[in-house]
Amino acid sequence: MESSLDPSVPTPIVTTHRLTKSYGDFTALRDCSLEVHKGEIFGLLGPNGAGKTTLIRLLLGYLHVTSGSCEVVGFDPEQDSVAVRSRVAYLPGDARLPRHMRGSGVLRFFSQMHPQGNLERSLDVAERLELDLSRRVAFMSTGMRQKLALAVVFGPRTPLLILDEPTANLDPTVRGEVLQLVLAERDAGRTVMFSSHVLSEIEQTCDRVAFLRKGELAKKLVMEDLFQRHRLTAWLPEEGSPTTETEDRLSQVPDDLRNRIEQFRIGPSGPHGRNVCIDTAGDLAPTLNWIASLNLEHMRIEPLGLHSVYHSVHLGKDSNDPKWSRTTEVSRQASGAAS
Ligand SMILES: Nc1ncnc2c1ncn2[C@@H]1O[C@H](COP(=O)(O)OP(=O)(O)OP(=O)(O)O)[C@@H](O)[C@H]1O
Repeated sequence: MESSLDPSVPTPIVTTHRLTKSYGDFTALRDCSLEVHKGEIFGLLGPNGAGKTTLIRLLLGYLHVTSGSCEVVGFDPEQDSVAVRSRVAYLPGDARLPRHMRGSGVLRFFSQMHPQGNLERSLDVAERLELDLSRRVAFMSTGMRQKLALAVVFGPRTPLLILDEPTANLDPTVRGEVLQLVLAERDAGRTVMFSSHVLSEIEQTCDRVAFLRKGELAKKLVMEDLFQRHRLTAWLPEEGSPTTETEDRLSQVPDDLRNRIEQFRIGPSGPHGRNVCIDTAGDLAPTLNWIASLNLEHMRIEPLGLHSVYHSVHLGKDSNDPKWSRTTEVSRQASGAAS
């Protein structure tokens, strides 16, 4: 893995090429090719059974690769899993800790086990998460055990952290604290890869996201692009206004806006008129100027957010194109079909 001298060119810390894992006839991960860049927070999203844990476990050399390849912090996990694991701090989804030990003993044990272990730091994280370390693991609640596992994993100063659902079983306040810890890792120059089912967490922290669906990489997404996408909804009043004229103008999107408007629908009549919904990408100002010239009422603008993307990917309506698929429906036909 060579690093570029140009800081604007991202350096990969994880690379997978057509990575595939099968169990007999069943393929849990198929042809997965992705890169995680040094210094970023990379999110893994996908419904239950999508293949997130399988991917993570392949990256750590816990599973044998069926076909394809991967490289993690400069090593092939299949050939040199020890080298990989000494450079990666990993939080499994089902972290098992010695039940007979007290919290403080667990932290001491793991900080001695890991080549880059750091007890002081683990204790610091436990304190931030308000964990009582005097209790034995066997008597801890599920959330307390998760806090303890987090204190273990945030101890070593490894270049890469891989966290499988780090906020599972935690209350909202602690979740927020864990996200702050993740952000602080990135600020300190480390790379974090984490899976989560909580879309708002991914939105708050990740720089890039990969969606897995049925073992396939369904979409890659740069979060900055997502934050540039908005949904505008408004009413096109029917009574006492030249509806048809406005509808005509709406459906004839100016040429300079065509590449900004991703989708546009005029719905059936409702209590306030006809519902208009426009999805935009990029700078909102030019679109707003055009919209302002139309006769619309009760306009609302909201960021599109991961939610809408997640569901379109989940339902299989999205393409593999890393950019947004542009399903612009800016024609008379679209408004006609909607009515
Ligand atoms: N040892 C195994 N033998 C057979 N199938 C397996 C094995 N391990 C995992 N699978 C299957 O592989 C698929 C992917 O599982 P994986 O644990 O990677 O999903 P996931 O995306 O992490 O799901 P979740 O969000 O529920 O944790 C699932 O259908 C699972 O049943």
